[in-house]
Amino acid sequence: MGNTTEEEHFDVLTETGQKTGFSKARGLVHKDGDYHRAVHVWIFAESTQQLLLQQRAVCKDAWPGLWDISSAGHISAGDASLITASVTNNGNFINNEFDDVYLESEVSAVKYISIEEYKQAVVKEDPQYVPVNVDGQYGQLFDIINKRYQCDVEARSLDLQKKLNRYAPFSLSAELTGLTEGDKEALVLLIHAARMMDDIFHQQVWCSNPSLREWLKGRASMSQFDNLKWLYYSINKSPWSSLDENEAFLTTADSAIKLLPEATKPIGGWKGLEYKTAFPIQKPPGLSDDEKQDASGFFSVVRRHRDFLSNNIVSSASDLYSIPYSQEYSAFLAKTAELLHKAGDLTSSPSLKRLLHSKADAFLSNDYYDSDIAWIELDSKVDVTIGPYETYEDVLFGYKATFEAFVGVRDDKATDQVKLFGDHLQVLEQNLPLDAVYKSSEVISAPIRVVQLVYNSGDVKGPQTVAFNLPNDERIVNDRGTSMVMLKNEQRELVDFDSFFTHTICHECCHGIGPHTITLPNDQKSTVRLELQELHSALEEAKADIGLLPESLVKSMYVSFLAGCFRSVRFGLEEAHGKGQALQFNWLFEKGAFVLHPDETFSVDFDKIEDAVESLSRVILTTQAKGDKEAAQELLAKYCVMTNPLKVALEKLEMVQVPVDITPEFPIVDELLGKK
Ligand SMILES: C[C@H](N)C(=O)N[C@@H](C)C(=O)Nc1ccc2ccccc2c1
Ligand SMILES: [Mg+2]
Repeated sequence: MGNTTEEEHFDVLTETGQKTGFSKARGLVHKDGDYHRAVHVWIFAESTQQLLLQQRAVCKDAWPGLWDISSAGHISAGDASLITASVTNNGNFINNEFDDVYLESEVSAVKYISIEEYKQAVVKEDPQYVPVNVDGQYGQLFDIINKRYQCDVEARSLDLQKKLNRYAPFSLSAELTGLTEGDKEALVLLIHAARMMDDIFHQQVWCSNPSLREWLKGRASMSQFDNLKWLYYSINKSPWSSLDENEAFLTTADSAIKLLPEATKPIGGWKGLEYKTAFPIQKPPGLSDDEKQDASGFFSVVRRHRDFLSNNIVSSASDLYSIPYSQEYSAFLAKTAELLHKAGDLTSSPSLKRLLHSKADAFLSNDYYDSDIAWIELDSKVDVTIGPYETYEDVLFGYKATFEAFVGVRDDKATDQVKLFGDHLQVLEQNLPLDAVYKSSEVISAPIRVVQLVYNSGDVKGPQTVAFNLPNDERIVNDRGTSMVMLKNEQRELVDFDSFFTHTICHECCHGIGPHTITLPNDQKSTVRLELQELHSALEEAKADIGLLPESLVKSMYVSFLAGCFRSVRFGLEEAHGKGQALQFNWLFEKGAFVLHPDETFSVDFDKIEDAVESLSRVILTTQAKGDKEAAQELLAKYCVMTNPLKVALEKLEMVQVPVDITPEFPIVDELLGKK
């Protein structure tokens, strides 16, 4: 269906559509009136029930200037109709996918039209439209599309509902009575500031996310299917389902109308066989040495000059360049900074004041150092973590931080109770199963703050965290250590909450010990993150989980640990925590420390567990200390897999329909914002 210089040949067919074995030039076939085959592609946007029509070029020999079905053309001699139609889709006639479309010179324009409106136009023989016999077989396509659409909607609605059922809504409340009036006012501003993190995060995950979000939200009340799409999108903050290895749960057709203007752009310097492939004229140059350090930092976006040049010819030495977040997200960050400054003026707590003003400045300058120190030293009733922190979303290298916010109120009593843990990190480091040469003698004790969560946003799409250890920036870890925040709303009714809480504290403490900044075999200084790249997060999470287990614990802790493995693996093997837990489970199972019984129950072999835990901890910590990416790759490739015992456990959990995660609800936010 593309342009060719030589005249095309078509297979000549019999009256009943069989190939005669002869082919003839296009002009001759039409002149002699030979039977031949053409193919029509109907592009149908399910979300709006619209068809994409093309306006035929005025120079066409048949129906010039009229509106015609999405794409149509003759089949070249020897080709099959499906190949000509470029429709794969298991041989179905309707292709719901939109790829990059290069408009051919034979098309003047395209437009979307509701399928019903199009049908009426052709029934009434509207002269603007290419005539179609709606009474014949061709007309049945309208019914087929409608039926298919209905079936598809039902099946997809059921699927989305099933996906949503894996989340249990959970209402979180916090005690605000101890707050001063100034702090209460500051809290409201902080909630507004936190909401800005959501806007930035959506854009960070995918550049078309803001339009998709607006589109889905706008349609949410139009049908139950639209509502389900919106609900599930709101959890995942993207069209990819995090509990399903990031498989897409929306098709491009679900939002094609909205995205189309951004999805097409003229490409200058485009070369290649038309309609088959496209590639830039010049081979893209790499990143210069100077730019590498900048580009591998936490707080910048890496872009190609080419994407913004219409001629596609790059004049500078490198096509790649980095832009600081302060510039990339300037509109959002300027507003957030204003809110933080106002909140900083209102609060009576000096440390919160310092944090809010320094964080506001960091949003504008892109230098987060002082604000992160202020965050570690925060000692205030209102507790806030806001800014670019975690790197889980950067699946390429694990370098880039995404924006998040946790706004809460400190639980003073619980904070006092856990202080002991953070004060003894040096002792923990000394006891790590790791060669002494790799151990640090300067681990800084880490404050732990127990906080009742009032609101979270941004990169909090799940798994919903119960605690975090920050900052991740190794400059600060070296100079000032880290701090931990434990989220603990009123959850006393939960079974064995204390064991889980203790395990969580251990987990966060472990992030503070072990290798961070390392010396490579060539004596160069580096960090575990820079060396292990996309493998770092999973290994770091596994280290944090297993790190405090070797020192003979009470038996119940090992059993809780086994149960915890199943909990996290359900987050999926694409996700750092799920991956880390699969590694631990499969290692311990291989060493006989976890046992699967014929009745499909599991138990811990207490004679084997200590050695197994110690050997895995040693392997992980040594791999980190050496910055050995190859070893990390081998370890993860072998153990981060869905083995049979894991499958058995997950299928049992599936059967009893235990939720995988929660979706937090914050009624207190509505109260604070006066929306009761
Ligand atoms: C190390 C990161 N900076 C970080 O703090 N990440 C958190 C989102 C996190 O991994 N939290 C977390 C808390 C408790 C856990 C308990 C058991 C398994 C995993 C946990 C992860
Ligand atoms: Mg962790």
